[in-house]
Amino acid sequence: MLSFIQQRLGKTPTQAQTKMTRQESIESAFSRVAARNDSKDPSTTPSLTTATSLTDTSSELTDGSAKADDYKRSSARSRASIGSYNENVLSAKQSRSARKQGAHGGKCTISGQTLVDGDEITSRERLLQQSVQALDEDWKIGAMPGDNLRLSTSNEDGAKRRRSMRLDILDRASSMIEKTTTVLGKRGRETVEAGMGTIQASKSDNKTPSLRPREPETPCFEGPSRKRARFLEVEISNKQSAEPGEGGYEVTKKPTKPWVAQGLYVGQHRSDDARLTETKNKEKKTSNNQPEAGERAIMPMPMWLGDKIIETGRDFKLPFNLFSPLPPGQPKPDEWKKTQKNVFIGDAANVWKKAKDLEHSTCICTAEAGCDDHCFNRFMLYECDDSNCKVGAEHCTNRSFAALKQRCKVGGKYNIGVEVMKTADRGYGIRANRTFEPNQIIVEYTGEIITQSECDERMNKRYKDAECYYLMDFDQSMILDATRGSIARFVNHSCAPNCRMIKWTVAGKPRMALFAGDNGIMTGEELTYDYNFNPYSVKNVQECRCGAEGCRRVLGPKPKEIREALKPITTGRKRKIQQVVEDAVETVTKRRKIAVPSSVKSAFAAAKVQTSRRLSQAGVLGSSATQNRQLVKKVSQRSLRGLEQETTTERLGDGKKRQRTTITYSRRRSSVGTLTDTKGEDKIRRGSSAKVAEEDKGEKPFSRGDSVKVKVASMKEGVVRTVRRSSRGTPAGKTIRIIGDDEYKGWR
Ligand SMILES: C[S@@+](CC[C@H](N)C(=O)[O-])C[C@H]1O[C@@H](n2cnc3c(N)ncnc32)[C@H](O)[C@@H]1O
Repeated sequence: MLSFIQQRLGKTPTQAQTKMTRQESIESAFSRVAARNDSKDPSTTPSLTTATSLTDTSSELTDGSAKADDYKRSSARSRASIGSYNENVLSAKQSRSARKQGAHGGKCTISGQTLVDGDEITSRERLLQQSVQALDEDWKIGAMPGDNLRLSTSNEDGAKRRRSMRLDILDRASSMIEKTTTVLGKRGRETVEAGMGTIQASKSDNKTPSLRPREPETPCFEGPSRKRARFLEVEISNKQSAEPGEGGYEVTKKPTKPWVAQGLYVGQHRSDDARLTETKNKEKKTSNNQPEAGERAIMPMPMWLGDKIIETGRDFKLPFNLFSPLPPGQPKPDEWKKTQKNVFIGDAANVWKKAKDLEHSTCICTAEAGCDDHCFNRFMLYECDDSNCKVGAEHCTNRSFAALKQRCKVGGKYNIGVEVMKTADRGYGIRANRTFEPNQIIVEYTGEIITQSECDERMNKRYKDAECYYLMDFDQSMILDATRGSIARFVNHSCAPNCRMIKWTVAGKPRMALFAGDNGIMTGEELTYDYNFNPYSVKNVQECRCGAEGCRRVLGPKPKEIREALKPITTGRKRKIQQVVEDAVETVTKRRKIAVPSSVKSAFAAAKVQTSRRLSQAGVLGSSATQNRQLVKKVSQRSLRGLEQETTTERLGDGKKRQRTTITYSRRRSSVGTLTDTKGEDKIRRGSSAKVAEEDKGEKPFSRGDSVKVKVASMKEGVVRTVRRSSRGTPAGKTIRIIGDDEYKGWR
């Protein structure tokens, strides 16, 4: 550049100065244009026409041979740039543009003021400098285009070079990208940063020394824009757990999808037992000192899947949030009125007896044992609480009802654990929404506690036309009517049930609940228990549709009992209903009197031995033999629930003493017989003995002479009243089918 100026000013250039760089050739081109514009005398000024080709120098220079030497020294490329770049930037067209008015009132181009009216040399120099500066646009990525236009007098190496058109495009691209970053999220920013890296690389690849080497720039975000602010808010919360990454940015980890890696076995280690809870599985692992089994990293390919399942398949449980048990549009039971607590109705509250003293005795378990199977309270089906357990809620495992209460309080499908569903052929039923451990409490059977007379009244009036009864023998000769009750009323019968309905005493009050059986419950399983009830007439015998292997095919008691009970009914051909009922009652009554005592003694004796052993193991028995005997007796009675033993000592006339032990089987309200053991002499007393025993208990027995109504009423009390009533065809929507005598014969 200097050589050119010196040349133009008449100074002789040195050898080094004549060696022109590409940058200088650009500058020379500018000066030539300037010279053309400045020239007042066209004859002395080389005429410049637009180049028609890259090598077309003749069209550029038509005059001035001395100057032509200089031009010849310019590279072809610089000459080309004259035609392509200078034509656009510095053409007369642009200089004529009146878009901007200079400070001196002269016309301005993008390079600055025109030379019209200006001092020739000063203007030329200024134009030259400004032109060069325009070309050597600074590469500050963070700046908007044009912001960084500044007067650059020299480069680091002092050389000025032509700027490639490609760089302009890159410039524009980078500025656009930068603008975009203000509205992009983190991911966008990362992309932009990567893009900017590429741009930088392209720039350095371009090998244009006029571009000063730059420090790698950290993108700077000067104050978030409004849109950016919104992103920030979201990110702040996400970044709580994020780790700081390079460049001060926090790197939020991409969420992983465990399903992809582990499939249906997600969260369940290979050694897990699907029937156990996570905690139990962990405990099991710790106790067995099992090493953690490796998880399957990927799902097997489809063609290996079958093979894999056969070889290594295991039970798994679906997480609850993936399990949608009921199909949409499932009909809901409409007539059901809910109550989650037992409610006394009418006289029931007055009749209800207070709990006995024994029920408040305290267990002697240790915290380590945690009221396990040896707990005295558990043994007697008493729930532990602060009044009868020393272990405390933290360690005690005998607080099922309290746990259930807590679960239901939390709420939600999983915690409640059950829901109503429609079965194919048994009306409504209940299914599990989750897994249950063996013997875990599932749901409480609640309803209205009514007296026997209230029950009769309801049967005759309110439930006269009912299709289904929800009455269950409860306690102290009361009935639990779940017509208004808990969801447990919908639990169906099965001959191979997976649950049990058990009566516990909680804080001195009896409560019924459904407990998981010994195998536990899997999610989605229908819950069932054995009704084991006696039909009080043949018309109430219902076909069982539980589908279990070894199904009894009727909803009723165990096979031997029902055979005994219904024997005479099969003998007659056509009888009146009244006669059928009478026969049934008579037969059942008779059967009870005969059948029960035969096994009572041995059952009671076995229970006593077992009870005594367990109590002594548990360390419950004290030094007093009488007290121990009484305790064993009470506990065995409870365990057999219905067996009662009374031992009296009689003084005989000859001064001898005789011990009389009376065992009463009163599982149902009506006593079914007594066994009197007098000095080794076993005697089965029927009728009168039963009567005496019942009278002793203050309960009203029935006898052969009683009316059918009395007998039926008496029988009715003894069963779980889940019988359908209709004998006049199948009620709409229900699946009842009355079994005839002939068909019944075939079942036996
Ligand atoms: C307490 S309810 C159970 C809920 C009843 N499924 C409902 O829809 O309300 C008892 C009645 O359900 C029917 N049931 C229950 N278990 C059954 C079984 N295994 N086979 C046939 N019917 C059954 C009988 O009609 C029975 O009288």
